[in-house]
Formats: sequence, structure tokens, C-alpha cells
Amino acid sequence: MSLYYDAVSILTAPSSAGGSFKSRIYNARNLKATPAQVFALIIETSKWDILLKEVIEKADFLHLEPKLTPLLALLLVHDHLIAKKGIAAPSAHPLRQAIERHKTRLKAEFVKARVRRRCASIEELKAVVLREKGVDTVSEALYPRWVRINNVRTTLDDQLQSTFAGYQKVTSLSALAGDERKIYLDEHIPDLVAIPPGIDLTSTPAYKNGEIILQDKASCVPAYLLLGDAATKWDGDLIDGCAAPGNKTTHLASLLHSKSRVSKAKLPAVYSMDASATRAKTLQKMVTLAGADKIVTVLQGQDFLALDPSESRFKNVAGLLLDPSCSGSGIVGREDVPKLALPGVKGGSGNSQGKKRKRGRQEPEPRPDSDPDQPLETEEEAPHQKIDVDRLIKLSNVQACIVEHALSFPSAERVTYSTCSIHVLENESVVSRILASDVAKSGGWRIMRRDEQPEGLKKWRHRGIRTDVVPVPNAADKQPEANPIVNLTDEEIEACVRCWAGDDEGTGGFFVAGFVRDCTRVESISGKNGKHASDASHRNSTVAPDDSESDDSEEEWGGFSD
Ligand SMILES: C[S@@+](CC[C@H](N)C(=O)[O-])C[C@H]1O[C@@H](n2cnc3c(N)ncnc32)[C@H](O)[C@@H]1O
Repeated sequence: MSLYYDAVSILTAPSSAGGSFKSRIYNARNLKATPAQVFALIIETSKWDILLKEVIEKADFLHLEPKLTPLLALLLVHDHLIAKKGIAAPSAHPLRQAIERHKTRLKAEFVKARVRRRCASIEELKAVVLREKGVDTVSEALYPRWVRINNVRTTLDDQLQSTFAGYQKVTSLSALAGDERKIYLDEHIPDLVAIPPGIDLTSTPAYKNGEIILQDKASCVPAYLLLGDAATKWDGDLIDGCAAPGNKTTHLASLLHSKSRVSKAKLPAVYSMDASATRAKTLQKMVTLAGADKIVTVLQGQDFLALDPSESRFKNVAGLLLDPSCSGSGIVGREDVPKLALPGVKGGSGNSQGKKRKRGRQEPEPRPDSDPDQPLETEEEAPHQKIDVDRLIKLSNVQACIVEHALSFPSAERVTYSTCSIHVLENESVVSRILASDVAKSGGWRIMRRDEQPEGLKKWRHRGIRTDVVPVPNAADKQPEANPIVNLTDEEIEACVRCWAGDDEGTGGFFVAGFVRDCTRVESISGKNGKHASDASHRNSTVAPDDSESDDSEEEWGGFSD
């Protein structure tokens, strides 16, 4: 029963609580039910709210049940009428009884509501209700649960035969509609699958053991772009400069790893850091849980900008992943607490929806990856802070600095830059500034073209833009900084990877660009950094997509050594 009270407490929490709606659930320390259950209940109820309101009002029983607030009633009636297992509470529980006392009326009104809409099945009814609500069933109603398979601990095949045994394979995201056990194997990112959002994996052994990681598809692009299709052959060390809570670090480890790697050679080292000591603790936890601690060294509370690229331990760093703080404007669910249509109470009962029940509860330990990217926002990313152009300009200055610092690592040959922002000012404009910087020019850096990207990403259709799709508030007053300068060629724009929330790809808004060192450029530039660039240029030249990559081709690898 705590599930319903948990959902009410989330929905009625003050808006100043901060964080995206989803992140607030996953970060809430006072929930008894699992965050996934609470999230699914709220989202599923929000899809049906107008119909449930109609049914409850016509059944006209709220004034008879003082324990039921309109919000509680909506959530409970959802499960009573629609959820496969009914209300998640023992049959003697007073709230369950408060609903079941009226089950005949509720059932009758539900059937009438369906007949009025001329629907033969519940699925049909769901689609009609969503249309009434003006929701596109594929884009908004269906935001799948993305699940990344962690190759450090398991394989996709193992998971298909264990955690996902009995799941029906489907070939499109839209086919995941409903609550049935279906699975979609992603066509762009290796070892990524999607399942219906209502399915809770948090109690599975695979989740608890770090074999699977819940991570939005868009957030999987940077590590894949950095290491490419032949990631198991990558032999330079890596840095994840802005790493907490650790989704991309553990993704790097997963890509580098393959269960079939035969122990001979040493795996590359990954230095993973976060300037926030608190967030770095979560990073360490997630790295350990994912089994990546054998290759990942977490530098807790380390400011990436304070790293000295000439330090000897970084001499073999060939790839750097930078995912710095951003406005978070692409995060799905930001300020998106579903506004549920609540039933009215005839006869004016005093049970208000905001009334909170006092509960003494143990605080559950949140899982670090429970809401990839989203739960552990930086101070800068807190949504209650207004997104305005001044803030974007500040963020973009730091973003550019961070990537330029990455380009100065002597053996670096690939760098990725990513944000979960939709603004040109933080994305294409930052790329444009980076490419124009001295460090990029003298180091021979250029953008990683679309035709050089891993196979899955070559196929990805959303590419860079030059002008904001969603205008930035008060940008018009701030000339000229508010007008982002995007001095990129068409080829460079095409090289930028964009993801958009609300389309049929099921991702949040995201931006990624890769930079590579081009030794021909550096040779044409006299003086500094030329040697570094050519040092770097040979190492991972084999990292380009390689069709011959197979389990058999990995005997030279040494696997993990303790
Ligand atoms: C968007 S989050 C990173 C998410 C992470 N890449 C993941 O996939 O789980 C940005 C992080 O960068 C960190 N950060 C910001 N500036 C930094 C800096 N100069 N050095 C190190 N970390 C920094 C913030 O504390 C924050 O945790």
C-alpha cells in the first residue's frame, strides 16, 4: 500500500524540491516502494486520468470514503481497473476495501466509458483516451526503459536467456506499447535493449549485481562514439573527466571488455573523476557495482581542469570523454510532474489531495544508476534555476575550457564532448569555438566526420543544427553573445549527433560531437604539438569499424589482472 502513499507524496511534494520529476522519484529517500514502481504507477495513471476521473465521478462514491483523497482514488482505481495484478495491497487493507466496496459501480462505469468510445478492447480504449488527451502514443506516451548490458559482468546472450527469458522480441519501439514482456534490440548502440517502461527490473538479480544498467539511449552515444566498433582493440588509456554518477565510465569499461577476451595483454586504464566529492562517491559505488573497478581509477573530488596533462601517468591517455555540467534542457521529464485530472467529490468531502500521511520510514539507499544522468544533477543543472542566456553563456564558457583542456593531452587522439542540453549555445557553438581554438589548431584536431563514426551512429538521422529550435528566454536582449556563433561547415554540422525528446526514438534531448587528431593537418602546422600529434596518431588507427572483429580475434588480450 505504501506504493500509493509514495506516489501521492511525490505528486504533492513542493515544486521547490528540485531535479527532474523522474530524478525526484529515484532520489527520494523516503520511499518504501521501489522508485520504478512509483514512477510506473504515476505515468500509467497519467495516461488514463481523464477516463478514470469520469468513471470515479459517475460511480459517485468518494463522499462515502473519507480515507480516499481524489488523488489516492485515481491511483487506486487505476490499478483496480487496469493493472494486471489489481491493487498492490492485501485484500484486508482499508484503502483497498474502500475501492472494492464500489467495485460493481466502478466496473459498470468503466464498461460504459469504453462503450461510449466504441472500443472493443482495453488497448483500443487506451489509444482513444491518449488521443483525447492529445498525446501521440509513440512519442510521448512511450518513453521506453533503456537497459544497457554490462559486458564486464555478462553478455547480451546471457541476459536474453536469463533476465529477459520469455520476453517477445519486437522490431520497433512502438511495439513496446502495453505492459507485456517485450524487448527491442537497439539498432544504433550495441548491447542496448528497450523494454516497456512499466516493467520494473530493479528487483532482478541482474540489476542488483550490476549486470544490467538502466541508461538512456542518448547517454550511451559518447562512449560508443569514442571507442567505436572495435572497442575491444582499443589500447590507449582513457579519461572520463566529468564522470559522476558514472554511466559513461561504466559504459567505457563495458565496451573495452568482452567475456571472450583471453588473458594475455593488460586492459587500458580508465581515469574517472568528478569535481564534486559527494558525487564522486556515487561514481565509485557505481564503478564497483559494475565490476569496472579493476580498470577504472576514480579520482574523487578531482577538478579535470586541474589535471596536468604532462603527468607521466597520463602519457598513454589516448581517449577522453567529456560530459560536463550543462543546462540539462534536454532532460525528459524536467518540470514534468504529470498533472493528473482529478475527480471532483460530490457533497464536498474534506479529504484534500495535499494532506500527507505521517510515516516513520527507513531511508532506502538509492542505486547510483537508477536514473541515468538525470538524478544526480549538478547545482547548475537544477531545473528550478531559470534557464536564461546568461547562465548558458557561463556554462558554455566552462564547457569549451574543459574540452580544450582535453585536447592538450599529449597522446590524445580522440575526444568526445556531450551535453544533455538542446541549446545551440552549449552545443554546436561550443564545438565551433573549440575548433577555432589555438589548442585545436596547433594540435591538428578536427571533428570526427559522420563517415568515420561507428556503424550504428552513421545510421543515426538527427544531426547538428545552426539555430535553436526552442528559443532561449531573454536571449533577444543580450546581443551579441546571445546569438550563438556556429562557424561550422556542412560536413561539421553533419558530424554532430543530436537526440531530441518527444520524437519516436524514445530518447531525451542530447548532443554529442567527437574530435580526432588529424596527423596530416598537424604536419602542415609548424612548431608545437606536432610531435605529440604524430605520437598519438598511430595508436588506435585500428579503432575504426572493423568487420573482422570477432570473439576469435581477441586472443592477444590479457583480460583482467588483479
Ligand atoms: C552531466 S554530469 C556527468 C554525467 C556522467 N558523465 C554520467 O554519464 O553518469 C556532469 C558532471 O561533471 C562534473 N563536473 C563539472 N565540472 C567539472 C570539472 N571541472 N572537473 C570534474 N568534474 C566536473 C559535475 O560535478 C557533474 O557530476
